[in-house]
Amino acid sequence: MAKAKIAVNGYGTIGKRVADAVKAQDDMEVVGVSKTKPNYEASVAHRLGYDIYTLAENVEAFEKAGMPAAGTIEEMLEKSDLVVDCTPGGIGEKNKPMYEKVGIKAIWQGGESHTISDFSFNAESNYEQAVGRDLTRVVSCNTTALCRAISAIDRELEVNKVRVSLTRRAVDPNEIKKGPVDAIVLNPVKLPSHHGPDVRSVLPHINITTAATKVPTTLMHVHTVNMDVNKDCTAEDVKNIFGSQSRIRLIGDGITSTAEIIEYARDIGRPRHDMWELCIWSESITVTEKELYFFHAVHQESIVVPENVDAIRAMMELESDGSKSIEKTNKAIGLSNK
Ligand SMILES: NC(=O)C1=CN([C@@H]2O[C@H](COP(=O)(O)OP(=O)(O)OC[C@H]3O[C@@H](n4cnc5c(N)ncnc54)[C@H](OP(=O)(O)O)[C@@H]3O)[C@@H](O)[C@H]2O)C=CC1
Ligand SMILES: O=C(OP(=O)(O)O)[C@H](O)COP(=O)(O)O
Repeated sequence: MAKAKIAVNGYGTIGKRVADAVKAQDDMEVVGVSKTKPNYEASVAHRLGYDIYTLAENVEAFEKAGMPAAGTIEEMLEKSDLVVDCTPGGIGEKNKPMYEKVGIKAIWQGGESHTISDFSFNAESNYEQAVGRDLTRVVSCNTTALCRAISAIDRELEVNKVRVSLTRRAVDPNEIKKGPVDAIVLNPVKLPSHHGPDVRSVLPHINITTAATKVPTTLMHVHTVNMDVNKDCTAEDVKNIFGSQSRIRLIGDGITSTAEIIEYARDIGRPRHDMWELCIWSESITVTEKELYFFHAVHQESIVVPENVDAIRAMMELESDGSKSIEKTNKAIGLSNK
């Protein structure tokens, strides 16, 4: 079968990882990636062998910088079956008419609103509903984390209610112009943060409220989760449920911080220290009368990456069974939580 031809529009934190993950699969290939500036990231993309496309007005700047563009973004789209839009939040919306004009399937990220595609995706939660779709949004890192944990528990114990307090990393490690540097910011002040409604865009039957703050760190987000379920269970039952999920990693061995999780990712040789799995602290799992509590950490730069690959596979009808796609994606990128 011919490989699905994928364009990655926006080669930043998410786009560079999506491109590498697509490249690792045997049923899809990267046609090209796009950048607006011929900077160090473009230079690395060149070295990695990606064709770089850019805005028509920037083609000359790439030429001058000694990394000639392969063409314009529109030309990249013309050669592709599906575009993964990884541009900054809000730009994806502006790109939609261009995708419609070319008649290409499109995936957006969590920085765009649900209405951009009227369908929001998480592989563990609703893969089958994405099969054959033309437009999809992969929900944000925090929402992906919550969907993974909630779906796993909901299937076994029926979730009744979820309350989450999120401590969000301020910016990604390479961002030098944003903060906070010395503050805890209520983000937003009013409840709920966008994550609760976002979870409901994937799992509409879940009663969830979320509140979020931002703190001066770049590595990961941390959530304090409180969940009511309908069935009796023990902490051991919950650990077993989470332990059976390929994209959830139970954390122990003395790790009490995001810094140590990232060090662990480095030690096990993960590319760019990526931790694609949702990291749940095993010892934090506590159950009192059908009420669960636990802490988990989210590597914002990478958790949505395997989800994008699965969304492509569903939309391109390369695999109709979600669990088979998840297994295939995991294997190709080297995701093993053992
Ligand atoms: N970073 C994170 O933690 C997460 C982000 N997301 C979501 O993923 C999306 C992308 O975020 P992120 O990767 O962080 O963003 P980045 O700012 O890291 O990367 C954006 C990329 O888009 C390129 N770009 C900017 N404008 C255009 C344009 N008009 N056309 C084509 N390319 C353009 C930039 O190129 P150049 O630098 O050359 O201008 C850059 O390569 C957002 O929706 C975000 O909310 C989801 C989960 C986690
Ligand atoms: O998708 C993310 O977070 P979110 O789940 O809080 O929307 C990423 O961490 C990007 O968030 P940012 O908008 O703080 O850069």
